[in-house]
Amino acid sequence: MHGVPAGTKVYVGVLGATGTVGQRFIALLAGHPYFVVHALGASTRSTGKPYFQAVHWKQTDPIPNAVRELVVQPCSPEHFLECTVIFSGLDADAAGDIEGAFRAADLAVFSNAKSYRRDPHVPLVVPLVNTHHFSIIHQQRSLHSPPLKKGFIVTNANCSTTGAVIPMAALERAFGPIESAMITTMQAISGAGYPGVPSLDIFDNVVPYISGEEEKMEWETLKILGGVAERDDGAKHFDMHSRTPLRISASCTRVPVLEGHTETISLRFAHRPPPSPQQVRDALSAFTPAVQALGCPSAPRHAIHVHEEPDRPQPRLDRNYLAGAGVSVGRVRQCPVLDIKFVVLVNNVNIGAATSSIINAEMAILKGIVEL
Ligand SMILES: NC(=O)C1=CN([C@@H]2O[C@H](COP(=O)(O)OP(=O)(O)OC[C@H]3O[C@@H](n4cnc5c(N)ncnc54)[C@H](OP(=O)(O)O)[C@@H]3O)[C@@H](O)[C@H]2O)C=CC1
Ligand SMILES: N[C@@H](CC(=O)OP(=O)(O)O)C(=O)O
Repeated sequence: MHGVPAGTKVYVGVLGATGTVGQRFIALLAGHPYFVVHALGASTRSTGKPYFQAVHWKQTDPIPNAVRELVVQPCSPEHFLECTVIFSGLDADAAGDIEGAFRAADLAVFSNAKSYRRDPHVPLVVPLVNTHHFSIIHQQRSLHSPPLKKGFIVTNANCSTTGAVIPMAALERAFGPIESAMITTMQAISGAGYPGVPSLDIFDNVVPYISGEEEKMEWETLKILGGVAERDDGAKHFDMHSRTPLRISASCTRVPVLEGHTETISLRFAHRPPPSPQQVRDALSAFTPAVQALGCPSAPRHAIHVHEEPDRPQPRLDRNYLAGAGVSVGRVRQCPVLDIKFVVLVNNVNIGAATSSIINAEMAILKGIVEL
């Protein structure tokens, strides 16, 4: 493992710096022990302006002084060559080409966009679950033409996928494979970026459709909970099929909440008899991800908080649990159709987006994949 010596400063760039996720990167990085925001990128609507003029700042703390006056750059690699790490909160329409160009310029990109999540050589990493998928990065670099020394892309998952997969991974670790999952989400409006859903559509309302969301949850979960396998010739691939088959049905809705996605999850385990609700509570509470055990500075000190109160978790009360880096679970009980059901609350902008990228980058440094 490669620690970060005290006093080291690691320059980072933020793409999509003016957006919902980009702003959260800047807010979170202000207190980081070694990452220092060095360059910002956004669209032509913002470039050439000092950050404070380009952004509609919607965070509770003021814009950090060190970032306020930085001039927003076009999202092209030549403006970011001094950065060791690139965090991307780019709109998915722009992310594919831009992130690809940054990788080709041998830069390490940690993305929130969906563009590369299905790429067979790009790890889709929820840092509390599957940082072992970083093992494919060497191959991603070697298959690039010309082969890369430092560049790669790692993506986060969809924010609702992240909320579901953390307790699911904890339960698979304790009780073996999950066979089926029924998930219903109640997603905050910040998930749709800024300015997002029109107030006349969401106020006093629930919208029972978020384009592409259910398919992403159903597919991404399989990649994240699958392994990385090696063929006879040494080539690695994500293995979504040799595990016990996992069937997932997701129903996604948008609700008038600002931040924090709530999800109800019902599960059936492959092994019989299934665990009791108390065994499930204990396993969730005891879950210790590698990023926590290895001391990544942004990892939550306790990944899953299990509520005993019957009316928790709630977005307004629980979205800032451990600075939004952990998830909250409650109402763990028997399911009369499957085995177990519970409610999870995930901060969609923190562990559902910016915090995940930051922990991923911390872990990539610890593993020596990003060299300082
Ligand atoms: N919000 C959330 O909870 C989550 C979001 N994500 C994903 O993260 C990404 C960012 O989401 P979010 O912050 O909500 O989106 P926003 O719409 O709030 O922000 C988008 C950002 O992308 C920039 N941008 C747009 N088009 C271009 C372009 N052509 N070239 C360069 N920059 C461009 C915008 O710059 P400008 O201001 O100059 O237009 C802005 O900085 C998306 O891919 C989203 O799917 C993932 C998980 C959760
Ligand atoms: N679609 C999510 C946020 C998001 O942007 O997801 P993705 O990165 O998978 O497109 C939401 O609306 O809450």
